[in-house]
Amino acid sequence: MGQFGRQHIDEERLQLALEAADLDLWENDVLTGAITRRATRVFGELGYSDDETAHMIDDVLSLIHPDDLPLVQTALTEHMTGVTPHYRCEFRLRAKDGAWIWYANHGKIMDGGDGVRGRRLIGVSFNIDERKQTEARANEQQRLLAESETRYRELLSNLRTGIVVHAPDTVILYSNARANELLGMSGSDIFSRHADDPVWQFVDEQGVSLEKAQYPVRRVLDSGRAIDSQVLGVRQPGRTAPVWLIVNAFPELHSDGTLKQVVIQFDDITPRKHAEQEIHQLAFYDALTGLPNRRMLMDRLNEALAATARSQQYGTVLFIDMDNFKAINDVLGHAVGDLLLVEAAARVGHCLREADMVARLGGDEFVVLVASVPGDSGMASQRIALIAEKIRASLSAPYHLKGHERHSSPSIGVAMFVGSDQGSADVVLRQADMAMYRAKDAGRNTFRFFSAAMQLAVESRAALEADLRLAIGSQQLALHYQVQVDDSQRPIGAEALLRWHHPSRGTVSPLQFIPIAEESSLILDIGNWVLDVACAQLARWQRMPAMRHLTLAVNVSARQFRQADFVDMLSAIIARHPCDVSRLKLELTESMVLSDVAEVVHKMDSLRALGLSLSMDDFGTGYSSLSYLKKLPLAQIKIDQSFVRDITTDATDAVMVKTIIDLARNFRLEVIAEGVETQEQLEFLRGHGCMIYQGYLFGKPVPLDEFESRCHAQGVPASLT
Ligand SMILES: Nc1nc2c(ncn2[C@@H]2O[C@@H]3COP(=O)(O)O[C@H]4[C@@H](O)[C@H](n5cnc6c(=O)[nH]c(N)nc65)O[C@@H]4COP(=O)(O)O[C@H]3[C@H]2O)c(=O)[nH]1
Repeated sequence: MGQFGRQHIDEERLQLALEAADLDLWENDVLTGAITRRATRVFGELGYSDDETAHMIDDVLSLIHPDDLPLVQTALTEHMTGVTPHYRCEFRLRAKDGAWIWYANHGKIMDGGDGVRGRRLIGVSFNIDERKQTEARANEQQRLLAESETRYRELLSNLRTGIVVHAPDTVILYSNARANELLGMSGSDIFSRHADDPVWQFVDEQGVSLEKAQYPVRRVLDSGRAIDSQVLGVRQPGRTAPVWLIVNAFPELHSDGTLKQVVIQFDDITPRKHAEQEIHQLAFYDALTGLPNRRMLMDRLNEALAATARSQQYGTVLFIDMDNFKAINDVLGHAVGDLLLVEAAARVGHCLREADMVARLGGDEFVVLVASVPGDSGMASQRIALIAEKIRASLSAPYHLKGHERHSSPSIGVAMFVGSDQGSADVVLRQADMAMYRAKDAGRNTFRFFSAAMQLAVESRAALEADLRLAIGSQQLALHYQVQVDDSQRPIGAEALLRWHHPSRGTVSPLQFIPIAEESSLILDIGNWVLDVACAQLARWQRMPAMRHLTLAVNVSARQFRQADFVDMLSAIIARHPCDVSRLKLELTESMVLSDVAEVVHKMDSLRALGLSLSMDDFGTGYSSLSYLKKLPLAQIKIDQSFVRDITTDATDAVMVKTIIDLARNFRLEVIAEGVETQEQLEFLRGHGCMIYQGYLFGKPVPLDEFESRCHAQGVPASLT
């Protein structure tokens, strides 16, 4: 075998070795630039035929990906200029179908041998496409991972919740922007803080620092269990704020069983606390006075009931109602009324100890709760009487409102309780309310203690009201007639007076049931019924010669008169019972004209327009004032029987009656005296110019038939025949 043969065998071996290693050998004459050996396998892989390869061999650079070409050139230059010991390069080659496939070239410059002059670059190429694809996928995953981490970091740093990640027992690893903001520290100040040097200091509600072992983070570290809590009073640098805090132990553990991380989420809940306080304020406090409201009172009263049941000490409720508050409000306006209430609230507060409570129920009603009064019932009630008197005196002192001195006073009802006795808070409050009404009945500006008798009175009043409701429309009501006479004692009219004949109660006095009817609005039905019967009666008398001259006076209650449709209702009754309306006289009371005189006068004018006349009943007992007497379209005033009663024995009453008679004369009003029982009274009245009378001296109120037969017997007054 010659040298050529030897070379041939070596070449074959080399080829086999290259194939086994998936390598392709190439060779380049550096001096001439000619390619002396082709990497034929590479071109075959790329899909080019030998022929095509032969043609493009000198133009192989055109197959390299333009992005990779500079790398290849640099690698070649660096090696050939001796910068690198080897030529190494990775690049993409264009396959015949246009795809790019990755290859690696490793080569080295060798000295020429065997007569070959100069140097040659010899190297191998091999396919690295698969590795490159794998790397590309890994890079993509890396990129996605980095992106996702950036996203999560952004998310965390934009969260409006503070996040701190703590490595247990070592250092803080991370805090987001909100955490830094809430803690008032920079991220780098927080970062690497140790668990024993916490960023928080926890304090109790009194502001006293807690032991470190009680810190939420420490508790989680010790127990490995999460905490979700609303912590009050966390002291951050410079301030104490309520904080909501969730501390979570990460589920993963180190191989030694210790926790890996603790994540703390927190937020400052000061705004929420403020909102809660506001809601609490609205729900439990009165907006005007700032006092607790009924709801809060009832809560505290229930607590007090339970406490007194245990301690067997007395508790007390004082129900306060401001006298004449409505009049102040109506006359001076709500602004002044409000000022008075605020002032009253403050005054009550000054009369109490810190443990006591004053609430506003609404309107002009206040309730004081004294939760515990030491001593037996006698001693306790003495103490309470002192408190009640103090409140009364304080509330009746003059009020200086908007530069004016105003006056008011309280009526106070007191109910004492020992838990188990009375049961519910409602009952106690009702009892105090009842006692307050007693204080009002007793003349106002005073206080009354609730008693069992009071309860009984209230219950019997309620029973009477229920019976009265049934009485209407069940023939139990009737009208009696009391004669009114002239100077010659002949009947000139009558007053219709209501009678209630109850099947078991017997005859109930109007003095007893009219006030109840007025409070419960039953008076509206009753009053309409009375007017209806009275008008029917007048219509009947019209047809009776001995009766047709009589006037008929009917009492109208304030509530009835105030009804918006009172005039319409009366005119409908008159239309139902055509009669001489001039014979109908409505008796009004002074209390009706106390408020809104203009409207009252308007209504009275409308009534007069129906043809009837108006009389002022019980004149002199109310707030008689010349100014209103002048304005009202009255035909008559009636001297109240309380003045007539002592007319001959009491100089004041005598003067009063004389004055009323003079007044009536001056105003050209008819005057009638009621309650005339004796001849002396009659003489006095006649002597001073009162010529019309009503009273037992002439006849008591009697049923219709009796009244009519008396009138028939007495005949018609001479003046009317
Ligand atoms: N001691 C004494 N009393 C005398 C004498 N003359 C009359 N009386 C009584 O005095 C009251 C006069 O009626 P009033 O002042 O309108 O007072 C009435 C009136 O305010 C009210 N009332 C009666 N009927 C009605 C009614 O139909 N509607 C309304 N709203 N109130 C009525 O009830 C009050 C009481 O009525 P009565 O018990 O019938 O009482 C009547 C009458 O019986 C007397 O010489 N001596």
